Amino acid sequence: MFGSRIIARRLAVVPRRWAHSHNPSTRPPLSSVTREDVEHFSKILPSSAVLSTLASETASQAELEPYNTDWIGRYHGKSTTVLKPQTTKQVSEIMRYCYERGIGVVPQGGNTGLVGGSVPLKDELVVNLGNMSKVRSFDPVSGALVADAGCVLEVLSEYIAPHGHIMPLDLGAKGSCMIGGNVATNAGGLRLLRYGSLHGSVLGLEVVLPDGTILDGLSTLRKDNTGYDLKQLFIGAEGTLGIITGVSILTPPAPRATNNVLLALPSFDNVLPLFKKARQQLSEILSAFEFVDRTAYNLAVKHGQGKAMSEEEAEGAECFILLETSGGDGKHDEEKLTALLEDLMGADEPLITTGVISQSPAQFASLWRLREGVTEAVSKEGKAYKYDISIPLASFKEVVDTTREHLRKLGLLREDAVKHVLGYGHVGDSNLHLNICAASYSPEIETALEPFVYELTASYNGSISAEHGLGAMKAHAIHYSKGGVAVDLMKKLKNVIDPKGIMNPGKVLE
Ligand SMILES: O=C(O)CC[C@@H](O)C(=O)O
Ligand SMILES: [Zn+2]
Repeated sequence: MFGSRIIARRLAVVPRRWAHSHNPSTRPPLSSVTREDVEHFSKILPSSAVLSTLASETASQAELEPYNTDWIGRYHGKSTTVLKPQTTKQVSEIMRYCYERGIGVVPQGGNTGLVGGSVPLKDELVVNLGNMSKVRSFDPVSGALVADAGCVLEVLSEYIAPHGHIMPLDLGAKGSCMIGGNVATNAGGLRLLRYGSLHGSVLGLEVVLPDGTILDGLSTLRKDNTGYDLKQLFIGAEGTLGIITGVSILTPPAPRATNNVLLALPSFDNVLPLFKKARQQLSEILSAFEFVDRTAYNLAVKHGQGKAMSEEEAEGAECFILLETSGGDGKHDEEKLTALLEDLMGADEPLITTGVISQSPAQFASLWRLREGVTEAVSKEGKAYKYDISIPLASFKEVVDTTREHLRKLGLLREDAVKHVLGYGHVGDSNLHLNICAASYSPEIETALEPFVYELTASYNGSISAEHGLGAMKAHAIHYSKGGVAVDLMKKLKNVIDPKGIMNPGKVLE
């Protein structure tokens, strides 16, 4: 009798407290968008900015497909409604309404992510930032650029080029990805070796919080040491804490001279000594050192990604390095690069078999295309399982070979299952892109790869996401790279900022 009264009292108290603090385990389920909601959104936005299958004549399911499907075609949402606001105020009004109604919201930029972070998992509302594409200001002296979140990275590069500046990041997806998404995912890319991560170059952010409040932090100054650096929370949060609507970013002066060279290596064992030598000899002008293994190279060539070297030149190479220099004096840089190549070729045991130096801007672009185009080549070849891992440089080949061997032993290495296992990536950042190119996505292959790849990565004390984020793909696997205390603190922060759990549900944290 006594015991049951206590239990009854506990039951009466505990749920009330939980309901107040929106403990994730007792949160009410998210609401689906209704016809009435769409009518409300139509009062906030012009009719061309509301695409919905719920309201007549605004969009068909087929028209919503590109917003529901991720770039590699692995994740498919069922959103009925996509909104395309033009102003921060509109985003704020949308969020205030969604917060009250408990509607899940997926922020979306160029939708070029590789971990399913920018598409809905169920029928959440998609807020696409593509119509927010104005440059707000640029200071040619400091290089501070303030832009709407929906500005395409390449468009921003072109905007600042006449002022002698470049964006501090460069990605293969530059023609479609947007700066807001770059920041939300803390995208790394090809210039990280030289200019560091976005945690360093973002000066300030404008963010619409889940309840519609606007956090206006668009500073253009480098220094601000007044307590918690809140912008850092949103860089890499993948839209789980709010919607980034504006970005202030420091753009470096463009180098006066750039050169690149593609090097063919007889053995992977030469990558490390080559990197060491290049760093020593090129020092401050080394701006990229990118790795492409033989399988990745062959696929890039097969699918027409840039003209590299002739077949004879590439013969016998186990892997390739694309090396870039950027500096202030073309003659001096060229002399340094030529001296390095002469040393490499003239050594008793040469580290390279051959090297191709670009002789024109077109060749420069073509060599880069080979490296940047691997991702596109893989998706032309089949369906890609992508593992973006941070591991010690010396183990790049071992990880690719071990994964291939594992799949071979399971009998999955065949034309109608796994076609290729390949590795490429950013040597300078110890970041390997392990890609498994399959004939189609299948539960059998996925089970063979996960948690195998995560365990393998953890065995090197590596990170299961070096630069692509966790998204939907790796939210469940966060513990392979983060300790319990860190994950708990992340959950607490999420709960404080997004107590109803409406922001990009199912991403980053399950
Ligand atoms: O597709 C991939 O796995 C990597 C994409 C990108 O991060 C790259 O470095 O090319
Ligand atoms: Zn990368």
